[in-house]
Amino acid sequence: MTKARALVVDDERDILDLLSMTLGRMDIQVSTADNLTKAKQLVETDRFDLCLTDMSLPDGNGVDLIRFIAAQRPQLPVAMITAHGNMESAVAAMKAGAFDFVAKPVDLKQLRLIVEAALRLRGIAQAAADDDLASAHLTGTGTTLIGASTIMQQIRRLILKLARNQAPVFITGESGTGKELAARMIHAQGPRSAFPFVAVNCGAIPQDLVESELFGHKKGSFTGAVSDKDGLFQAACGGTLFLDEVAELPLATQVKLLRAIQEKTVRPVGAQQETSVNVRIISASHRDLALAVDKGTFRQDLFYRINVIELRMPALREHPEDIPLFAERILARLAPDPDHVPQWRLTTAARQALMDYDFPGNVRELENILERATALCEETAIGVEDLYLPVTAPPATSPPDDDPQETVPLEDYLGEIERKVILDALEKTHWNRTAAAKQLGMTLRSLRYRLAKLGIE
Ligand SMILES: Nc1ncnc2c1ncn2[C@@H]1O[C@H](COP(=O)(O)OP(=O)(O)OP(=O)(O)O)[C@@H](O)[C@H]1O
Repeated sequence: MTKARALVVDDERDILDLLSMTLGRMDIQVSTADNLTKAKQLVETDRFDLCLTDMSLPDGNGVDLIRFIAAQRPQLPVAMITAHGNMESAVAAMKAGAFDFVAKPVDLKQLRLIVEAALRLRGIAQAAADDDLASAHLTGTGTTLIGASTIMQQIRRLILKLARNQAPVFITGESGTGKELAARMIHAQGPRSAFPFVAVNCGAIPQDLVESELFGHKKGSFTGAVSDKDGLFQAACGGTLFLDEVAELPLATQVKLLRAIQEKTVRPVGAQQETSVNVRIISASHRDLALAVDKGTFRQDLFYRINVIELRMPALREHPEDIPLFAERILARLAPDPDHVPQWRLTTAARQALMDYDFPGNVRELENILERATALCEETAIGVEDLYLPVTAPPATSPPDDDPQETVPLEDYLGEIERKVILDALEKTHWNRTAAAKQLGMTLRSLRYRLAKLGIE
């Protein structure tokens, strides 16, 4: 590959010299500009692999340059140099399309990491675009969001864009819509792909251990801390930390997370010193985070930082045209010998029934329904009766946020419906299982399986 080229834009001579020297030592050829007009001219006439720009320039500001580059040279990554503590301009830069930001005084170690990440983008775009074409069809590897609908194609295109910059992304969507898969794709298609992707479900960590899990701890900092331990931030070093169900973080931890994002440093529990961390944050929640802010359970400043770019994953019922493709792909995965023709296939009626169903549990529910169908079905053709779609569809929206008593996991909800229908049939047939199975339109074997699963004697 030819020598990389960078454009550095700043009106302070000392900073231009420092940055040019640092990049020069990394074997990068540097051009400089001390105002916006000159920078725009160079962007138009020359080819660069990276641009570093200051926020305030004598004849405009860095965000103007970022917008100009986004329009003229969308493949060119730009990093913004911001005044210390001015997160507003960092957020504005990211929203305008900046790849990353670095605060003054410039930490050269951090700068080098950013430059290396930007240079890794060379060549990534084409590979990812090729992959996108494949994703619309059946060749996905299980780490790619498939779907040929317009909405899924738009999402894959957006993911490709998000992969190219470092802005925090907040992924919303109902349970089972592919939020984690989307986060993995953003990581895999970006310059951090050679580094770890670490996923954590914030709601699953006991409250008193959250800080130690995220930021690590020093030996003896609390009972049970028998040795120094790295946290997930350190484990994700250079890569991406996916904070799933971020709305569940306790308020005290939210303050520390805010600091980790703003300052790019963390302080392990019991430590005196902060350590710098280079991690991209992607977070997700099925809850309405703005509502959590209104209720005071989520900090507004943190909401603003993690939500620089929002990616909304659509519910499956919003793109039912993808259901046959998803089903085909899932059945192929479930087939005993995936190298041969899939063993299972849906009848036309079953395919239609799936397309008419609401899927409150989205793609994950489709996976469960098909897995159950292949376990119970006695033929290779899966019919409507093998799907056991709930008679009464549960409400199409997410469970209410405010009352935890009302938030019932989907599996329990479906289990309750199933239990009621089966018990009704058994009562009507005086607990004659063969007759009940007949009335329910299932085989005796299927009924036995379900009775055992539901714990009905
Ligand atoms: N577009 C898609 N293409 C292929 N698989 C998908 C797609 N959407 C979801 N899936 C699959 O559905 C399942 C659920 O996806 P995932 O765990 O990413 O959802 P989620 O939104 O993070 O769920 P939760 O909020 O419950 O954690 C996974 O097995 C995932 O591979």
